[in-house]
Amino acid sequence: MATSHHFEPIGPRDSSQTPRYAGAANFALLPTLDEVGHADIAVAGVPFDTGVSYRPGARFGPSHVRESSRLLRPYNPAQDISPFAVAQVADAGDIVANPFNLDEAVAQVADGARELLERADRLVCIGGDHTIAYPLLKVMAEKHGPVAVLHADAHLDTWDTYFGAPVTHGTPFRRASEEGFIDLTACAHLGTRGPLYGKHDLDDDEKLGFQITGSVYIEEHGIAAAIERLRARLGDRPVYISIDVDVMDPAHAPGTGTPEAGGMTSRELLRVIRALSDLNIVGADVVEVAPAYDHAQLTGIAASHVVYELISSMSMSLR
Ligand SMILES: N=C(N)NCCCC(=O)O
Ligand SMILES: [Zn+2]
Ligand SMILES: [Zn+2]
Repeated sequence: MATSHHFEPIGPRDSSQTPRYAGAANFALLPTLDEVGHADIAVAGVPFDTGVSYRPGARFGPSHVRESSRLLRPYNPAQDISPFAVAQVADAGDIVANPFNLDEAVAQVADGARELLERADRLVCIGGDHTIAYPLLKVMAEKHGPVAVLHADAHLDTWDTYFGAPVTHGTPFRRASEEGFIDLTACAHLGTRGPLYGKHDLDDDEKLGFQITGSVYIEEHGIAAAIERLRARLGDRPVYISIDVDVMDPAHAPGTGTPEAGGMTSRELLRVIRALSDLNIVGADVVEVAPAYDHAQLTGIAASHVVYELISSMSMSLR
């Protein structure tokens, strides 16, 4: 398939000419969206964490992931692709959202994403707490109709309300399901684990359109079987991938707001994303990086590699 631009993509700053630790931290040292005009894939931050139920701080996620992405190199041997050479990828900066008004923030994230999609074919958002998946799925559904969803997370995030509030980081997929943004036959959780409020959480979750491939399933059947199960569920529909970094074990991603023991390794998560490179991945987010709880950029680096692998998988169809 031909790329949408007629010129060679503008790639990242050359780190053999300018030390990679110098200058502004655009994601992977890529150019800005303003510099390239139009992008095949834009990376945008969504610094927002008014939806959290426990530790705060994911509002600092975008800048931390960008800062942790300086060491990424242009060739991805695991997929045999140079994503920034086959696709124009750019950093679109941050979508700004009101920290004191959740409803306004949700509208701002939707508006911001919609505007960016005038200038980029696909969007990868760095959160921010998981609330942002709700407006992002709204915009995906406007463009593609109800989408298939791969949701990698320790948590279901299909709960109903907290303190009576319907829009939180524990509820985006219930709201998206109720409002028809997602294809109820093609949504999947990956890596789910840990205590729930009650068994009824699981009944609700299934009715809302999700199939669970949990952390225990991965342990018992292996990652290859988990991938096959996900592929069967997602089918060949446009798929949106939402990755909460707490899907990884706290040993791999400690810098997050609601950590749960017994999670995936970063290696397993990267493998899953790679294995879906032939699907039509129309958008993605990587959320819940809370740098105040991070150490030595462990979570930031894991998240930056997840974004890089997502971009690599999206680029496969643009070669
Ligand atoms: N989306 C994330 N990370 N966490 C949801 C946790 C909801 C709860 O406090 O039960
Ligand atoms: Zn989540
Ligand atoms: Zn979570």
